[in-house]
Amino acid sequence: MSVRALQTFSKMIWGRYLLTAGLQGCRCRLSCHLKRHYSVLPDDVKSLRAVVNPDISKIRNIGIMAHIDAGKTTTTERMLYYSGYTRALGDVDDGDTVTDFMAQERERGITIQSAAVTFDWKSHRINLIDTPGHVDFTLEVERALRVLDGAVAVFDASAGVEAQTLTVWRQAEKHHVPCVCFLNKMDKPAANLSFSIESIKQKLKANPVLLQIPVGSGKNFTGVVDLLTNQKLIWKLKSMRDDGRAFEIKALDQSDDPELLQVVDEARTALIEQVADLDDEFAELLLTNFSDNFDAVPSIKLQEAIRRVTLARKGVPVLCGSSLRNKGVQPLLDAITAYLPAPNERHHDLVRWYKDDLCALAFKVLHDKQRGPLVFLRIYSGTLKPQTAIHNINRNSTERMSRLLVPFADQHVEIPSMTAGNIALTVGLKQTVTGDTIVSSKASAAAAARRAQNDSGAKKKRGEHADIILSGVEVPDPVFFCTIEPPSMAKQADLENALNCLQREDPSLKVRVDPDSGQTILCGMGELHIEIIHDRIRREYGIETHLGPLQVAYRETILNEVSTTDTLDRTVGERRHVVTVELAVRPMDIASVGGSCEITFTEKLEGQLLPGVKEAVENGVHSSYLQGPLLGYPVQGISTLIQGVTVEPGTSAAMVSACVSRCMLKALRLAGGQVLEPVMSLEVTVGEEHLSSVLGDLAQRRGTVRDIQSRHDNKVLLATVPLAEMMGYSTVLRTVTSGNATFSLELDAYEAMNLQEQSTLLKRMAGLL
Ligand SMILES: Nc1nc2c(ncn2[C@@H]2O[C@H](COP(=O)(O)OP(=O)(O)OP(=O)(O)O)[C@@H](O)[C@H]2O)c(=O)[nH]1
Repeated sequence: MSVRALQTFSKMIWGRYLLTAGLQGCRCRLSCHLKRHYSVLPDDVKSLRAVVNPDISKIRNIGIMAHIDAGKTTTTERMLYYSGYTRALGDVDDGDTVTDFMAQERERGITIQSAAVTFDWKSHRINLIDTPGHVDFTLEVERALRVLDGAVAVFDASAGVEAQTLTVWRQAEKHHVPCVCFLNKMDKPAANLSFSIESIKQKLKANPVLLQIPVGSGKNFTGVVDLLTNQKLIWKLKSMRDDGRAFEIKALDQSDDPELLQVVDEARTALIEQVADLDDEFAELLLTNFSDNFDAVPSIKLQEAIRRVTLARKGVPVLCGSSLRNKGVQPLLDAITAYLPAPNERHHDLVRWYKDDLCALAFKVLHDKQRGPLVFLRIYSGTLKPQTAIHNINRNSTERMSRLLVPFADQHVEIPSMTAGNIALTVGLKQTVTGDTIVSSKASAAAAARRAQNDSGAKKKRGEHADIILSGVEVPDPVFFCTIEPPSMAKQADLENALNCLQREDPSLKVRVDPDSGQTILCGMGELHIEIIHDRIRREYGIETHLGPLQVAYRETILNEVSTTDTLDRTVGERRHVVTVELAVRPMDIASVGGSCEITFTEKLEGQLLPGVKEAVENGVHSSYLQGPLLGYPVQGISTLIQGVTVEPGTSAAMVSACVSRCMLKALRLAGGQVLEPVMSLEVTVGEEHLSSVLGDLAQRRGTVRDIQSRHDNKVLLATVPLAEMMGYSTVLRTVTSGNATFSLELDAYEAMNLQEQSTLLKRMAGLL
């Protein structure tokens, strides 16, 4: 289909409201979507047009989080389908889902980038961000959680809580995000409700509030009993192709299986007692009116209490189903609207300070070749309109957005304005990067600062800016790096441009130029991360780059305390610069200080130093922290005490910094260097018959086994292993277990390398091995 024909076709269907990101660039992708998902759309367009800005109490900004392969994408696809936004069911195994829109995601069947999707369910607007499960992309998850009001945790009901769920759950806790749990894959023979509930209790330390009982198990899983209403929801699917849209709702009665009736009865009583324990208002209602007849408790009262419990994070509602078999997803959508908070139910100081003025957070940037950067904004207060100037507080810049869109995976619908609580996609913001705060004007930022200052009293005279900026997401340090080269020098500028765009999208990707070799260095969060970036440069920017071998990002520290002094006496032109520095360095306990270093001045010096000199000294120390004496990696766990600084008049600040750096290098060399290596925590799930091969392989990788647990027929091996030993692990694991194992890897800590390993590494780096 030609681009022109496609545009005409789109206009016919969507009217002027349909826009497609990068229409020229994603011809094939779009035509495939039109065929598969948007063959008839008038109702959807109408509903979206009618409710561009829904009542804030009807909005749910939701994330889906889980371990890799738990079924987030499949569940999302079902949600989109049942809500009416798609007209055919996408399937991750066929590679045609809406949310996994990047080509690599389709091919690999994994979710890499959070794709925001907006859809409506029973008069509610759901803005949903599909978050990736692979540990290399946890930053994407963290970034999404920062702007969401609630989350759905999807579990594989045969595996319970897996490693990555734990990580993501902790992230959700950090941001106080209320959650609903969905035990997916109930159709698997090994699916186990009580095991999953127990693992939520034990591993997540959460308080599961079970709302449903599954009907049937494994292949015979047909639906659930809703414990609030005592109704059976049954999906009588006629064939594998049955979409599960229709299901039967029937009150439980005496004709039902007596065993099921008993289980439901006990579970309902337990639910009511549990909720009464967690919510005083419900407890009072129960005691006053229903103490001897729990059956009469109105389901709406129970639901209201469960909502309060969820919002207060005292408990997490648990539902079950099988997304792949099209069972249980509609009640999950109901639970999202019933139990997860609206944006105005979450506390944000900013809303108070900005009142009705616009305040929004840029939480994701995507680069579209035709439109330039597309910036995803979460609006906290006020109204966002296209063609108006907005002020970026972080960059102190003003820019104009040209268009405002509702994000629908790689399809976008243009809208005239967007109000607080929503998630919008903007075109035209060229300077904004992930984590920036956007307001309507400089004046509104100043007014918010004044309000914040008044609020916090006279104590806050300085730093008011910090209060009116939304805190972004901490970007973890990359653990892997490698060189990247264009096919020819003629492509160098194109490669730099591609890397700039990719970095704006993905702050966990770092690019630097090696000062000695002049080579471009790519630093990422894992093998897969770097591989994906490499792939994207080829596909999206048409550059065939060459990657050098993957290397581990080591750190360095020192072993002993040392004091030293240095004098710099240099004449540059007519000017003589003379500085003398005296300082001491001492190792700190890495386990307690983590990656940090510190710098202090003796009390006497603090009062003596001239303005500018202290800063110059600090700059000198900080620059020496960037390159350790052994291998040139950044140092950590070092405390520096500045004991004396003498500066002759006329000496420049740069010379003071240079003298301090030289003195520091001398001190660090004298103090004896120690290489620190990233040690990962590893979780391998493997059939018992392959356990010994996995253990044998691990022993050769300097791994330390922490625990071996049983999970159904599988063993779960928990271990720590130096990252340097884990290159290509997935291939080896596949080979030794004939493909019957899964693993996840996460940075545990930087630890001191043993002396023998260190000397081998030093020799190898010096080219002696
Ligand atoms: N048996 C069964 N398999 C399922 C179910 N839901 C999803 N799957 C399968 O599980 C695999 C992973 O599903 P996805 O939806 O891609 O999982 P995900 O959590 O999005 O995966 P990542 O994006 O890689 O993190 C696919 O092969 C699905 O077909 C289910 O309810 N039952």
